[in-house]
Amino acid sequence: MSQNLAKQAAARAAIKYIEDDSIVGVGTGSTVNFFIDALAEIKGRIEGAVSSSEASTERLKSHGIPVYDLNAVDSIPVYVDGADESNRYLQLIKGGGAALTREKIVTAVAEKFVCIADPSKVVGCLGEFPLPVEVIPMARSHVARQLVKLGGDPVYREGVITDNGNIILDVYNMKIEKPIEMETAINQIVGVVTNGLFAEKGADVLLIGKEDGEVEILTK
Ligand SMILES: O=C[C@H](O)[C@H](O)[C@H](O)COP(=O)(O)O
Repeated sequence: MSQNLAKQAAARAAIKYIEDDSIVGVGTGSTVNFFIDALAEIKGRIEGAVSSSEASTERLKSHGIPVYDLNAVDSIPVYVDGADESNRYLQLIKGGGAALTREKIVTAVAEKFVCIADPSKVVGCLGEFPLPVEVIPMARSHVARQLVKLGGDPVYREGVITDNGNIILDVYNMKIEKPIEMETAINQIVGVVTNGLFAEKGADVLLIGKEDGEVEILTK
């Protein structure tokens, strides 16, 4: 599939940002899976990884890459992760795979966030992709009502429990013209754990892979 060639090109390009003997921050998703496979080829050069999901942890371990608890790590020079959408300012929507909270935590620790994507992820205005919000289960209806007040149409993601034991509301029909303000407003709602806007701290580098193997590099 040509989209997979594009994802793989971006994932492989991220390898040159990895520092020798470092702990690598690793995100989640189909694009990151290509990155984990590429990382396995240079695993002798790194100390190990911190992972943002059980799924990525399993894949890292299957390649023999040591996975550390975030609390046992002093620094993460580079975090590599995909996105569901990116605007030209490298502000992102993430969480299509429900891993947003741990991803945001690792992003907060990392010195540099390298985002890997195929061209379909790049948009003019965030919000075409429904915005994932991780919510404490008992607050589901309350949070949904508040999200409606912010202009969105929240939909409960049936059958999904996050790695943290919570639920996801996907918010449709939001044209997010002020991502930082929206990220902050949603985080103020009691019962919200995290929302999928990575705007206050977005990516530092965006690698857009193309199906012919070329990679466009955008920086802040
Ligand atoms: O929760 C999942 C993550 O935020 C992913 O990085 C995002 O959904 C992109 O995933 P994919 O590379 O599969 O499109």
